Amino acid sequence: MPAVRVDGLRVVLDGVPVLDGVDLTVGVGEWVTVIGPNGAGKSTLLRAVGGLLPATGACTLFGTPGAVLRRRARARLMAVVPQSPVVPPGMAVLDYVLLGRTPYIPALGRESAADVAVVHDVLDRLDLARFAVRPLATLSGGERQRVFLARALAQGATLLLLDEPTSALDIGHQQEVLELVDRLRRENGLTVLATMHDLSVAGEYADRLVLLADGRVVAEGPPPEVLTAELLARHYRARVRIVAGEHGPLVVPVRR
Ligand SMILES: Nc1ncnc2c1ncn2[C@@H]1O[C@H](COP(=O)(O)OP(=O)(O)OP(=O)(O)O)[C@@H](O)[C@H]1O
Repeated sequence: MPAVRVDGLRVVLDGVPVLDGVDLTVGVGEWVTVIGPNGAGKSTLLRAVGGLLPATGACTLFGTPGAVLRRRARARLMAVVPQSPVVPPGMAVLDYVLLGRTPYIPALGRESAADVAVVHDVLDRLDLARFAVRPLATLSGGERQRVFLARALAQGATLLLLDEPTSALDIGHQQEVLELVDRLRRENGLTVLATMHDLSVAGEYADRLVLLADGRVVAEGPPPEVLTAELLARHYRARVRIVAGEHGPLVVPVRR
């Protein structure tokens, strides 16, 4: 049974069909990254899978139709890191990451020592412990992005939906965060569905890439099958050279 199965997904926003018959399967433990030009529908696809948008078509999570999952049950299965999460004003980093434990805290109850320990562990792993008491709003864009990921990891879900998880990170933190997610995938059986603009990085970490254009899947497969100069020219109108890398094809932009 796949972690995610989407059949004929269609999303219409303000009368505009943004996703038009998307099929997608993500196996348990797999890392699938959705790529595609600006406006292709990548974030919309993640939000629809995350149950954050009304959509038609079928979407099942670990065999259960997404629509029948209650909020807490969904949150234990799946953690979503949107591009720009809403941050409660004045909230400290530790309290924000603690929100990830909400699905485990009984109604009218308080977080347990175990919940707090999970949060400290995640903050350590993401090099965020020194920011624990700082208001989230005072962090830099990249520091904040790591906090958003920390909250998702604290949620302990087995499926991570990551919308551009490293767009604000410097190259070192980008590698650190992606390696951590990959390690969790190997050690804890996490499944990852992400979107990314950096095509070389996308290809280095994903088992499969899905290329979306104008709300439809136009190519999918292992990175070498999708990261071709011809497909990238057709769908991004980009001129690139593909170079063989140690962990997948590297996409080098070439001036026109
Ligand atoms: N509420 C809305 N009403 C109308 N169109 C919308 C709405 N929200 C998004 N869209 C459109 O849907 C399309 C897909 O948006 P989406 O954010 O999913 O693209 P994306 O592939 O993630 O783009 P990017 O790479 O720029 O982040 C865009 O053309 C966008 O303008």
